[in-house]
Amino acid sequence: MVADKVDRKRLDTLIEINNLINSNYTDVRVLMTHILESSTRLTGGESSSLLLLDTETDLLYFEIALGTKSEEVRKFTVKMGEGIAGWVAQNNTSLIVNDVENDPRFFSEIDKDVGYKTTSILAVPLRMKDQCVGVIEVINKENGSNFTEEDLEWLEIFTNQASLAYQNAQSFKKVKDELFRLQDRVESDSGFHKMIFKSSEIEQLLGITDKISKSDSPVLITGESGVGKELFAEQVHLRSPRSKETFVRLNCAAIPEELLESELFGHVKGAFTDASNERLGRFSLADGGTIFLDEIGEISLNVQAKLLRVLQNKQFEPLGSSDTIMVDVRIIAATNRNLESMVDKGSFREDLYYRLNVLPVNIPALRDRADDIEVLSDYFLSKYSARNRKDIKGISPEARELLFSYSWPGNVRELENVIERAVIVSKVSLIDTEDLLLSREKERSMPGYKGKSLKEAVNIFKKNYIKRVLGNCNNNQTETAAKLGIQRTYLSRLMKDLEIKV
Ligand SMILES: Nc1ncnc2c1ncn2[C@@H]1O[C@H](COP(=O)(O)OP(=O)(O)OP(=O)(O)O)[C@@H](O)[C@H]1O
Repeated sequence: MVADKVDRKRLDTLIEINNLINSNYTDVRVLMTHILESSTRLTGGESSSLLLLDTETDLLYFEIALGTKSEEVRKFTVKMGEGIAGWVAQNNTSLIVNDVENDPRFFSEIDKDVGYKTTSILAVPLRMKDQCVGVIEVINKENGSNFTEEDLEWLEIFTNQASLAYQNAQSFKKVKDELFRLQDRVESDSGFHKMIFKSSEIEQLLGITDKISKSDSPVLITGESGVGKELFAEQVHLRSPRSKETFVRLNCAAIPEELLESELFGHVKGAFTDASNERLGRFSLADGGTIFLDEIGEISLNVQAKLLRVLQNKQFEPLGSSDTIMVDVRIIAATNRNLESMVDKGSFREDLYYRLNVLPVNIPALRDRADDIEVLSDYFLSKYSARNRKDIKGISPEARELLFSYSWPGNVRELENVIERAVIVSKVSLIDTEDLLLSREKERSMPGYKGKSLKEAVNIFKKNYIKRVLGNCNNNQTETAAKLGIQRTYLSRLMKDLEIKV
């Protein structure tokens, strides 16, 4: 019995794990890997796995696998009742099998496929409130000997610790999701978006935005569709002395041309057939604050002339009125069209272009600031998991690679849509390549490298490759270094230099 002859090493490890669980340690995957590694070592096993049960499909999937074939094993799922793990999950009972070959419950397909020979197994159900939510199994006792009852008892103790860690993490995630949902609500109520970024390109642009926010001059924001022009317009307003005043937005392309003038400048009663009442325009509503005119390239020459007058004299007349109204409004305009060539063709007034283009801000496409893809993906994942009340823990290394190599013609908006859809369709807790519904033909050859020097491109590649192998090795750095064929110390140095955090 465990209590009769206490093994010092096992007890020390148990205390250490217990301390970790009770500390503010929130990365459950790292903690679970640590528990699994310790259990394998202390029971004298060769490899091990933590399988979790997906209650919707009744399949057990490999959440963590350790050992020489860990990467290959992870692509399998096990049906309830199938194999030793499936039996343990179905019966909610621990099991020692020291003669695997002669046990009819053993499912030999995985061994055959990955080229591994299982001889003995220890398997213990992972329980939450007495319900089996997964299985921990340790495989092949060292030196071909047998697992003992004492090994099983220790594995049960460690599995209880894993269950505790898992429950803590779930409660923590619930609170975090709720917080996220509330934040999301507050943000959409206030109408301003949270700006997420990691790239130096956006950091620099925000530095410029900070400076231009302080003046009252017009700002012209350009960039492809979906890059976040509206978010930058919000930042200009929020960082300006007008931040406490109104921020009025208008998408010029969304309003029929004949109504746009009245929408911008208002009208008096009877100004046109449907004008049964006087109505204030957006410029009056924005008085003292900021107006954001999206898709400015779509407005007619007639409205352009009126807009020019507001820019020059801060004056306009509502439709049907001869009264001149004075306003104090800062104008921010945005477009994904080439206004200069529109000027050349005569469809955009040159004088208006120069008046608007006092402070130009060009937002780079998402493919040209690949550093943002990862943080934006994680942000949208949390946002839509919380919104859809789904328990999605992350994105698989392969799916991350696909996100990184895709060219994102629709920019951040497309990325947001892809992640939202993936959260909805995903049946398991990790978003995988199939969930992204991105066709591989649409990929270009690594657009993340565009415009980078050779050194920068090599560093981006190194960073992604190391992160991918780390992910496949469950962040075990010794295993990762071995797979990469480098020293463990060199891996640590690379991780520090390339800012890879696990
Ligand atoms: N840095 C960012 N952080 C978080 N969300 C972002 C970011 N950039 C863009 N988005 C999101 O992507 C979507 C598109 O952004 P936005 O509407 O600002 O783009 P746009 O350039 O104005 O597009 P369009 O040219 O179509 O008007 C929005 O849902 C926005 O919330």
